Amino acid sequence: MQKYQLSLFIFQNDLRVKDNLALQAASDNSEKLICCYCFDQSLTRYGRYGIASLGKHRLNFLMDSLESLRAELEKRGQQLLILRGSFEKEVTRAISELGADAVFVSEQQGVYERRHLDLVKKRFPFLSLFETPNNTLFSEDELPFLLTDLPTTFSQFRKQVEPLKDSYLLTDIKSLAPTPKNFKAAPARLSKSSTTHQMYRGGELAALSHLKNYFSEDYASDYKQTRNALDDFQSSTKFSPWLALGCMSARQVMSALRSYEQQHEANESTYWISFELLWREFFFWYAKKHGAKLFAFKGLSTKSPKTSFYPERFQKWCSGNTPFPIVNACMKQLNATGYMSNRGRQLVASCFVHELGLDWRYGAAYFEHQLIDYDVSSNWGNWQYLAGVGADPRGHRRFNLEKQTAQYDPEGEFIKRWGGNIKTLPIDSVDAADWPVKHDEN
Ligand SMILES: Cc1cc2nc3c(=O)[nH]c(=O)nc-3n(C[C@H](O)[C@H](O)[C@H](O)COP(=O)(O)OP(=O)(O)OC[C@H]3O[C@@H](n4cnc5c(N)ncnc54)[C@H](O)[C@@H]3O)c2cc1C
Repeated sequence: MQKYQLSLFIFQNDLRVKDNLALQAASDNSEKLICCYCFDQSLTRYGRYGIASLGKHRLNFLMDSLESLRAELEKRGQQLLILRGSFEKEVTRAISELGADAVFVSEQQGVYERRHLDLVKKRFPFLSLFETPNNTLFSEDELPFLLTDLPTTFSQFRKQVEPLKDSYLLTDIKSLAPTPKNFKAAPARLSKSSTTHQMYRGGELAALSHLKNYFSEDYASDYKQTRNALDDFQSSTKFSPWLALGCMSARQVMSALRSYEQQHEANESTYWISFELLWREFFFWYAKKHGAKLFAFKGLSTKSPKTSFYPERFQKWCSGNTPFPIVNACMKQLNATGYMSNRGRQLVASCFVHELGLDWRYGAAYFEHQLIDYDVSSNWGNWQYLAGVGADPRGHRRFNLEKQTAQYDPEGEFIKRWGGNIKTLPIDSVDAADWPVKHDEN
């Protein structure tokens, strides 16, 4: 292929240099290259559900990841241009002003991210636009079915993809195509929120160091027994924040897992890590297939759930002020750290839908705001699943919160640590039986 004179590489949820197949494609096929990231400030403002998409934990993790990316690019003779504003407007302007003749990106699963690219394509019909599969273990071509025939349940999906491949060829980019002469990316003015204590540091270096540390101990050998713990850093892998922003790839994780299995042992626990990574994979393809239905109240179902939006209940759930101590503790943990265990997420989501009767989309939007590992497909896909309107819609997935508390926090330590045991008033300060409210009684 003849090289493009000047290409633009747009980083999205692939903030790494190693094993970045899309960046590699851009560099190999371009004489000159400009690497950029578009920071959409509207994500920090109130969105559709009255909540900003990008909360302070996410923002800090993202800023660290961009700093780390810039350093990795500089080591390879490149720079990072930060565009600020809406993707559509800023990317279009950059293509015009820089005179790029090709754009390279990683394949996206989210419908809105895909729409952005469609708009760029429409605006520049003669521009070459390359999307490289980069965030999943398998590319769409490798799947043993067409995306339109994606299995409706995770089990069917897993059985079909599990035998596909077992080893992953990882790439390391030692040098990159240069920027045009005299190009100088202006220093970015992106600041972190100072009002948060950061548990996790974003970026490729931190990701690879965590990956190495995790597999240098024997945590993976007990993963299946420990993964449901509510609050212990080593109980599950904690790979999700870095996977979500693409500071490391799922292929790198699988390769590290396979090496561990060869050098130490392969058991049910190590298998279960790959099993969970397939959930991530499943939701990626699920989001790509179902597009805007991922955000619809009905999801894939034909009937709307019998839930609604009650501001007071929602606010109490968000702040961890419900009649359910385990839910309160999990929500306070999320608010303080930007992370919650998988078990915790299942419990608070079940409470949200089944105990509080709330519209699941508000819960998903709150998670989007808070979670440092926020990933469009895993988040909205899991919420749909729990609300009974998504993959495998076998009615309600309702957790008995008392039983779950007895099982996962028998001594009440977790609840105590996060202050879940608070004296709460009834979930509704006014309920239907109180109507009409007589003001002279107050
Ligand atoms: C309501 C709800 C919302 C969620 N939102 C997100 C989200 O926005 N981003 C996200 O990455 N995960 C999400 N999950 C899935 C899961 O809770 C997290 O991936 C997991 O808790 C991350 O911790 P870990 O890396 O230690 O996971 P581990 O247990 O160590 O699992 C290893 C990896 O497998 C993947 N994985 C595990 N469970 C799931 C799952 N159920 N669905 C998809 N991938 C999975 C993740 O990439 C994870 O890092 C959500 C789950 C629920 C129930």
